[in-house]
This record gives sequence, structure tokens and C-alpha cells, in this order.
Amino acid sequence: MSTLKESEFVGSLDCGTTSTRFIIFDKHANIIAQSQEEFPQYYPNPGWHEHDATEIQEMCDKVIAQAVASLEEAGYNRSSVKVIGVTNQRETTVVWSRKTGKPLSRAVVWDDSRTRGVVAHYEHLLKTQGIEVNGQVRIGTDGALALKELTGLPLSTYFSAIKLRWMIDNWEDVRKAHDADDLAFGTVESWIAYNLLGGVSTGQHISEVTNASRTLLLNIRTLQWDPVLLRFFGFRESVLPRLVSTSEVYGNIPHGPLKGVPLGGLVGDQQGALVGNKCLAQGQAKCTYGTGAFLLFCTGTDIVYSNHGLLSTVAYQVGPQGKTVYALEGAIAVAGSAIKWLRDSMGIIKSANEINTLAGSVSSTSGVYFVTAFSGLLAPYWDPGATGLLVGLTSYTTPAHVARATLEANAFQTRAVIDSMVLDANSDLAHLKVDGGMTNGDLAMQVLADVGGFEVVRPEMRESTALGSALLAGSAIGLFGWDITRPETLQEVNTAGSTYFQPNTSEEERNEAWRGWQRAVERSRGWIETVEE
Ligand SMILES: Nc1ncnc2c1ncn2[C@@H]1O[C@H](COP(=O)(O)OP(=O)(O)O)[C@@H](O)[C@H]1O
Ligand SMILES: O=P(O)(O)OC[C@H](O)CO
Repeated sequence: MSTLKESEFVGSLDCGTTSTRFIIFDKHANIIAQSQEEFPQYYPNPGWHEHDATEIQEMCDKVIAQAVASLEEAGYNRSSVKVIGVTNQRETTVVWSRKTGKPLSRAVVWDDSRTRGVVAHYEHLLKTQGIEVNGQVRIGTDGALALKELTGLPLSTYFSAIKLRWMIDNWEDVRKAHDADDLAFGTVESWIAYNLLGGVSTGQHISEVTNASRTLLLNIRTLQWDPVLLRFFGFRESVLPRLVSTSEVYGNIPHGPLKGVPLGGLVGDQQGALVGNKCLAQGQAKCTYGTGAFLLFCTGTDIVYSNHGLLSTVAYQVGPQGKTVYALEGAIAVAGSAIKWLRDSMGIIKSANEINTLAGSVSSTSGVYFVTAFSGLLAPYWDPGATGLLVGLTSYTTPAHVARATLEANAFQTRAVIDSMVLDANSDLAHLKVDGGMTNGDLAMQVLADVGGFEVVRPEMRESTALGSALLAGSAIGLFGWDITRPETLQEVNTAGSTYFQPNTSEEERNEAWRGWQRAVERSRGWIETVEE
């Protein structure tokens, strides 16, 4: 007879860019068991970044099995996991065959910038032929505006439709599958859900709306795939998944350690972190520092269109009939990945955490700026022609100055996004709630406060992304009385304390440093001069 205890927990599978983790939470968001694994990154050419979708799937299976084993070691029966949610790196584009259920190519990762030429092509198309919306051709800057009104997004290498176009045009297997109506397109949650729910035999081809709002194919007002966009990018309708909400039961897991458990939440990781931080209502914001950094500001049920380089995106939709809640987003492509680059490619540090010690060994960068534009610049600059730039070097410069400049780059980009957010949302930001791997570094957080001039609030339990998908999944089955649409039901969740970082700089110092950063950004912009369509 089993001596394992029965309880009630919720599981969350967090498939980030760098690693995959499965975390089992109790009703207060205490972590009962967890497992995390990094998976391989492929950089086959400058600016290219790929994942193997099969490896992602295998890693998901592995971390689930490991966390369930830890749960049992902690004395709990696996049947205590009542529901699970999934949260994921967004925009990364996966293509697989409907017939075999196997990937047709590597996945193209969100920060991959090989598609500059595709972007140039569609910019040209907007200028010369425009886009037909409601029988009216909108052309040139009005065409770009039409695209922004439909999707909330600008044309950029960042979004999935651009990547999918490149994959169909350049990879023969993908093109053949598209021609033969055998191509299934999905962002990462779509691929994970397909496999979790049984793969080719019983799997469902679904996509969740926060993820879909990053494809350039979703109409963010109607929350439907838009035929105008499908025509503009030239895809067959058969490639598209069925749209689902952020919190509902999509099906039960048919086999494996969690056999029979419902899948109740799917959410893009940044929106997951917004929910996990309980920023559910208009005016609440958070910034997550993982591979990249993403500041989301909840705008409630209104879509706020940015005039300062931010994205309008879906924050969540609870249930198929639920109201859509939106956010303004500042997406920064490079945050923790610059630290990983210092570790893996430059060998300046041996572990990510070491950047804090190295950067802390000097009190300033001594004039060094590092524009970490490894795949162009996203918000608020949107310049695919920018490249990484280290400037202000002298013979006095040491790795410690470069390390500190890397932390400052992150802080300057955050300030740029916040400045835009203040202008667009017409509201000031007194403090910034943060989470993600990079927030483990105390110095990284102090530099953020010093450069930004605002208070940084770091929660004790900062697996907010995973917690968000757990809350959405729990809410889908009414576990613990959770209901995302009634924030008061979440009051008992994650009440552990926070650490506060206050700025230790004068406004004058901050403004001087900021001027230096802006000059450095100007020099990095447009470094790639010509982009072939
Ligand atoms: N102590 C630390 N100080 C600064 N950065 C760190 C630290 N620990 C991890 N990181 C950075 O955090 C990133 C991983 O964060 P994580 O939230 O797990 O990312 P993702 O969700 O993108 O996979 C890595 O790029 C790493 O460089
Ligand atoms: O893996 P992260 O946490 O850097 O998040 C990636 C984003 O979802 C990309 O848009």
C-alpha cells in the first residue's frame, strides 16, 4: 500500500528560450517540486538562431518526469497534480507535418534576424501595392498603419509570419508540405500542446491567443485569424491552428507520468509573468529579464496603440467567451543572453552570476557603452540594421568595465522602454516589478535602479512566469477557488516578501549617462547598410 500523501497541487511547464522547467505549486505558490534543464541553441550563421522542436519536446517530457519523481520523494502522490498549464517563449516558429506529426525543419527562434530581407520585401509591398482592408487599399505609411491597427505590431523580423514566409521560401520540405496542405504551423505552445495531448494520433492543432497575437496573422480586435493578413503573407488557411483562450480545459494528457491530468492553461511567457505578478488590471506593469527583457503594462480591455515604438498585445482571455485584456509591451531582444555570450563565447566569466562580482569590482564603466544589438534593436528603436557595438574603449578598459557596461545596457534599454510607456499610457511608473533569471543578480538590479532612477521591486518567489500559467490552469478548473477575473481570489497567492533596490544616483548623473547611451545607440544603428529584398 502506498504511503504517499494525497494533496492538491498545480503544475506549470515553462518552456523558455534557454531552458525548460516544470514546477509544482501549492495554493500559496510554494514550490513543492521542480526540475529544470537547459537545451541546445543552434547559431548556424550570423544572426541565425534555431531550436530543434523534438529536443524541446523531449526536454519537456524529461522535466515533467523528474519533477513528478521529486514530488513523490517529497511524499506526495502524483495524482495530487490536479491540472497543468504551459507557458512559453513566444514567436519562435515551428512547422510540422500533419501526416507524421514530425517537425519539417528546425524552429526559427524569436530573436533570429535572418529575415531582414523578408521585412524589406513586405515594406516595399506596402509602399507599392498596399494592403486591402474592407475593400479599401491602404498604401505606404497608411498601409503600415493598417497593419498596426489589425495586429498591434510593426513589420519586424521578430514576428512569426515573417519567419514562416522565409521557411516556406527557403526550405524545400517546408514548401512542399505547404503546397500539399500537409503543413502545420505553430508557435511553441501550439507544438507543446499538440504533443502533450497525444501527438499525431490524438493531438490537437491549437494556438492560444496571447501567442497568436505575436504572429502578425491575428486580428487583435476580433481575436480571429484575419483573411486579409493570410492573403498579404500568402499562406494557405490549412496551416493555421484552431484558436483557444488562455484559460480553459483543452483536453486531458493521455499518457506519461501525468496521465489523465487536464491541460488548463496556455500563455506566452511574458503574459504569463504579467498574470503571475497579478498585474491583471489597467495600469499595472512588470518587467521580466530572461534571455530578453519584456516590460508589459496592462491596459485593461482597451487596446492602446503606441506612438513611441511599443507593441499592443493580448494580455489574456479567460475562457472562449471571456473578455480580452490587452497590454502595451516593450520588447528588448538581448538581456540575459548578453551575459550568456560573455560566458560562452567570450569566456570573460564562468557562470552567469559571476558577472555581478566582475562588474562590481569597478565602480563605473569608465566611459564604456555596450549596445547589445545582436539581432538588431527591437523596442523602442525597431532597427534591424543595428548591430552590437562596444564603444568608448581605451587601454584602461578591462573585462570588468565590459561586464558593467553589459548590465548598464540592460538598464538603459529598460529606461528607453519606460520613457515610451509613460508617453503612450500617460501615466508615470513609480517602481518596477521584476523577475526572470537575470534578477538573481543583486548588482544587476542595483544598476537598473541607478540608471533608471526608479525603485526596483524583486519578489522573493520570482518564478512568476510559471506561476502565471499555474494560476490560469487552476482557474480553468476552479482549483483553490482561483478565478483570474476576480483578483481577490488570488490574495493568498505568493505573499512572501520582496527586496527593494533604490537609485543611488543623482538626476544629473543619470542624464549624463543617458546622453552617452543615446550617442552609442546612434552609432550602432543602420550599421548593416543594404538589405536585399
Ligand atoms: N545571477 C545572475 N545574474 C545575472 N544574470 C543571470 C543570473 N543567473 C542567470 N542569469 C541570466 O538569466 C538568463 C536566464 O533566465 P531565464 O528567466 O531562465 O530565461 P528564459 O526564460 O529566457 O529561458 C540567462 O540568459 C542568464 O544569463
Ligand atoms: O525566453 P524569454 O523569457 O526570454 O522570453 C522570450 C519571449 O517570449 C520572446 O518574445
